[in-house]
Amino acid sequence: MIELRRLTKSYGKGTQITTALNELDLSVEKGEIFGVIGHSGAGKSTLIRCINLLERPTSGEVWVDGVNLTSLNTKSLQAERRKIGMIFQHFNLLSSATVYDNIAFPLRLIHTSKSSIEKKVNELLALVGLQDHSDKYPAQLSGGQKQRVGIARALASEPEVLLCDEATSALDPQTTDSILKLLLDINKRFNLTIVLITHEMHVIQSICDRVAVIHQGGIVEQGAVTDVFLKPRHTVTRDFIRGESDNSELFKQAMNATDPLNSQVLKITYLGGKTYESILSKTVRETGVDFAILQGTISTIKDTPYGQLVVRFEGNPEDIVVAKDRLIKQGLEVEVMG
Ligand SMILES: Nc1ncnc2c1ncn2[C@@H]1O[C@H](COP(=O)(O)OP(=O)(O)OP(=O)(O)O)[C@@H](O)[C@H]1O
Repeated sequence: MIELRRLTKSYGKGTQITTALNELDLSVEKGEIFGVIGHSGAGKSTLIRCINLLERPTSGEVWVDGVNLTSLNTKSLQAERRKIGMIFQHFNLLSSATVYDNIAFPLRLIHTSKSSIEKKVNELLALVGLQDHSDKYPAQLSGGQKQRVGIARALASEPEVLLCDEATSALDPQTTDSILKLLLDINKRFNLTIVLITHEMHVIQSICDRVAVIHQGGIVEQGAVTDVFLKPRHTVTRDFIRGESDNSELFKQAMNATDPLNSQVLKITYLGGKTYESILSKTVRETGVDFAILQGTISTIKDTPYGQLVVRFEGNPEDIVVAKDRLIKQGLEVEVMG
């Protein structure tokens, strides 16, 4: 659906050049929610703005729905852009227009008839839950309501793709979750392809199918969110995930208390239905090893449950090896930590 080929974007001239994106390749499938995460200055905004050519790449190609946008003249580009909606961190609504008029705006631009506009805007108001607010002005709305208007406006021209530029960064956690739920709902309902950029792992974990980690203008890691989240390889990815649950001091203390001769510390990951099975208790009973839990998490990645336990196995070294092998045979991921 979207393909970025060797995309480079530099700002400035001569000795003042900043390369925001450096020969970046990326592909997003139809109907998926694809997240791009990175620290400040990594190139996220530049990347998302290059997809609809709000920002012209210095070199490389942008393909959307089989069309090379970088090769089009202004008129053809305008037509193709209608397939790409966008929402923004600070909503970018017209402050002097009502909710209704903000949503109608893109339809008026393409000379849609008054009756079609009315039908479409009312449908969209219902979709985003703002039926009772159509005559209000942006200043009379909460942040979450403003973003709902932004979403409705972006959907007015029935796009194939929705770009979300830090769409929840200005919202509190509860409102963030309600907006993420709405994005998930419209993704399913319209098979809409969504690309979002964020610096919050929580956003990726809640709704994305796949994720790319961007660092210094390049993708350093990408894949299914379950893979990247549970088995991060790059230090930047690890930083984001650790930021979600930083209890490294507690963990260090527990590791220091570990007797290296008769114990071993393991990180055990359960995914999907395995999360709720009593695999660990059966294994320790059958092998006779004891265990202490040093850390534990149970949560979901989109709709997949997962659990992660750091445990210290204690006992006869051969029994510990058998216990570890049994966990692996039953489909758990096991990583030796010390
Ligand atoms: N218009 C511009 N002129 C010059 N340099 C720019 C411009 N826009 C971005 N940059 C530079 O390009 C790099 C990438 O910026 P970008 O805004 O894409 O990163 P980001 O990951 O979105 O950061 P943030 O999360 O802080 O918004 C940075 O070094 C930034 O200073």
